[in-house]
Amino acid sequence: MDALTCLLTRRTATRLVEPGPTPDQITAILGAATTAPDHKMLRPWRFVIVRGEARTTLATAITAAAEAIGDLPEPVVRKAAGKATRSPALIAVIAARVESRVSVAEQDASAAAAAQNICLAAHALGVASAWKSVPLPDSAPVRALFGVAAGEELVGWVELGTQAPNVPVPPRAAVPLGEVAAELEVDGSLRPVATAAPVIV
Ligand SMILES: Cc1cc2nc3c(=O)[nH]c(=O)nc-3n(C[C@H](O)[C@H](O)[C@H](O)COP(=O)(O)O)c2cc1C
Repeated sequence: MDALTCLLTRRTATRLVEPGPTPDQITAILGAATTAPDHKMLRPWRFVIVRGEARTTLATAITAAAEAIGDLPEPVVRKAAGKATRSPALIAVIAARVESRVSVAEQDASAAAAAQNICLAAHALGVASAWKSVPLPDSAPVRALFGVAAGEELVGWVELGTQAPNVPVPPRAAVPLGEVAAELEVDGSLRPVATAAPVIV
């Protein structure tokens, strides 16, 4: 698959089943994550792989976090914990901010780019992915499990596996470029881009 096709055809998986990524695929995906644009090469990101039985350990931490809130209905707690095991594997992305003149916003942007690289590298390898918010990301049990230090934040996690063949991925409408992109004219005005977005295969 060429790079542009990879970008245009990546979709968020609607249901992930086995097989999950192989160890070699995870290594390649992590390698791609580390090529995210990175101002001053600060490496303001870390990654934690969760797969196999360790997913249950994660589910237990989420349950502890949800129960600590005190008044969540049991189905809500169960649903939050179930997110840990709904894919064969996941990679959590942590914004590991560094003391620097580079702003936190730029460092977090690099971490987000790393997460997108994970999704794209997975797609290039034939592995389906879904970038999801981490349940209860600010809770002590979840932060401790991922080793999130003070000043660090969980950007999200990317679930990895195989798209279930019987669960459709709804079509994605092309975004009219004129609504989101403009070109600066010499007179200082912004002219909306008129050309159509590339066809999404
Ligand atoms: C930071 C971040 C967190 C997200 N969290 C969730 C989530 O918790 N649940 C969800 O259904 N989609 C979540 N999404 C959106 C999906 O990853 C996906 O981008 C969206 O469903 C559009 O699908 P597409 O990628 O196929 O265009 C999140 C996206 C981002 C960037």
